[in-house]
Amino acid sequence: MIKLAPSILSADFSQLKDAVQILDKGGAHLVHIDVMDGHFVPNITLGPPVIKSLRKHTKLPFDVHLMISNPDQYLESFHEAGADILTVHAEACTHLHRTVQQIKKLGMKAGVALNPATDLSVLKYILPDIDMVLIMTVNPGFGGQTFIPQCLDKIRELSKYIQENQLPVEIEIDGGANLDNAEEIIKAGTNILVAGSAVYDTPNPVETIQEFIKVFSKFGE
Ligand SMILES: O=C(CO)[C@@H](O)[C@H](O)COP(=O)(O)O
Ligand SMILES: [Fe+2]
Repeated sequence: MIKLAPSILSADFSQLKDAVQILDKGGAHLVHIDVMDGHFVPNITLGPPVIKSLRKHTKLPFDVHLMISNPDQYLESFHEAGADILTVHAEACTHLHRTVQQIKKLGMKAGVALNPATDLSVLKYILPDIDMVLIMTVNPGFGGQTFIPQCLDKIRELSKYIQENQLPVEIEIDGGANLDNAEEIIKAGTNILVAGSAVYDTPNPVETIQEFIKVFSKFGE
């Protein structure tokens, strides 16, 4: 199944309750929440208290993308705040396997994100233990950037490996996705698309979500 995970990073932060309710109205599958610490990435966004306050406004799963150094010390806080999928960057984890184990132990799905320049080989010994790989298709830190085309080969290679080894791992891409490139991204093997500016920076985000889902329906969803 192809899923849409709109990123609230591009929403109006003074209206976040409306921003998540728009996702329910449009039929999005997940809420993508970008957590940035001003250290791992050059931007600061939000943390567990904001996530907790949004939890009561939607039943959609929270797909929390941690762009923070030393995520280990915050895993419990994000779980308590209501994260369903918790994704950490391989580049930010000294003991990635331990971090993944901890996420699973807390009862969340575990995702591992890779920056555009990071090779897929770092995933080889962790793939059997995770639920999702997040391929960054822009450099993390900001919404509204342009999709880096070399990432398509990376998605294809990962998708092939996952299929050949029959692993139950989802592939999410994040950055620069829009209605024009969605088909190509899905054909490469993606099954979860994050879209921030392509949803919220449009006159009618609810309709835009429905348009994305119409594109997904070409792939049998
Ligand atoms: O994690 C990030 C950015 O670091 C993303 O989730 C962005 O929020 C995606 O925004 P668009 O590129 O779709 O506008
Ligand atoms: Fe993200």
